[in-house]
Amino acid sequence: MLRVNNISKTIEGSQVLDHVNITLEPGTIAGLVGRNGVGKSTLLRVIAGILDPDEGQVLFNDTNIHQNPEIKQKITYVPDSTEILKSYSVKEIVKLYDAIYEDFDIVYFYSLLDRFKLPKNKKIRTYSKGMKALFLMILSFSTKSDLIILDEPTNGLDPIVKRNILQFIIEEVSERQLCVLISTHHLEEVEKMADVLIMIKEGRIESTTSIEDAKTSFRKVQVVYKHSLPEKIEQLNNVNIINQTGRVYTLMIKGNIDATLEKLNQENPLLLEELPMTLEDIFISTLGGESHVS
Ligand SMILES: Nc1ncnc2c1ncn2[C@@H]1O[C@H](COP(=O)(O)OP(=O)(O)OP(=O)(O)O)[C@@H](O)[C@H]1O
Repeated sequence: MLRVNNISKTIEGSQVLDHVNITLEPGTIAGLVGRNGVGKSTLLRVIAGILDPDEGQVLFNDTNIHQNPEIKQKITYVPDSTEILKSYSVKEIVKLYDAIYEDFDIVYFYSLLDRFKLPKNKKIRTYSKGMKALFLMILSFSTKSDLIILDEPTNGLDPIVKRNILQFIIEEVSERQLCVLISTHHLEEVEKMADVLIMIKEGRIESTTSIEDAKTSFRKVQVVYKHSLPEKIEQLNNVNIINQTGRVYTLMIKGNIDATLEKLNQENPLLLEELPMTLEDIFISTLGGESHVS
């Protein structure tokens, strides 16, 4: 089990992580989402033990990973770039991983290369971007780690490679009780594969919920009133306007759903209808706001 306790981290004078707490059970795929620059990669690097926190601890199976580096045997971090593959050949990188990770499964690794039709006798730099990403994924799961941390694993990949990677991750987690923590901007992927959604905003955890709970605690509606949105509705602090076209408003309601729908109805709408909702709607409603990128 992964326990992130009160992690804070300041880089070059600015606080990037602010008392972050996360608990993940074995057999869980968790999607870490947040706007650009809110601290996702920094958090993943702290959890992987690459960066030290200024405050707090990361415990994996009750062991503090920064004080007991040997536990990193059980943790694999896959960065968002394939740069680490450099000019290795397949054989060279296998030798390296086999030396680092006690449980590295060479037979499994080569069987996965065959399954995904990746060439074995080539320098990895000659692989395409998609092949490199797939290769890194295969390499990291062949370590048989109990915690795999993936930073934007499907960035820039075509839909078929993406689907292969996601399917592969789901299979791995269903076969053994490992924990996968994935940072991504692709919310539809989180929706398809993750059990837990972690939203991060300006270095703080905004919410950690199951995907199901995230969806049932929100409702998306479209409303039209005779004039603009009634002030009574606009003032409700669990209602967010996520779009407006003339008098047509798209609203996200967070919590207290039935009572809020009742309030919308009491103002005599010309139209009030529920719309299908995606995690992207929840993301925009929860983490949207100002349009700057930090
Ligand atoms: N090595 C560093 N030196 C200086 N600032 C850094 C460093 N690493 C991270 N930061 C700053 O910390 C903040 C968080 O960066 P981080 O890469 O963790 O965000 P992110 O959420 O992963 O962003 P993105 O979604 O754009 O990849 C940013 O403001 C970034 O500029």
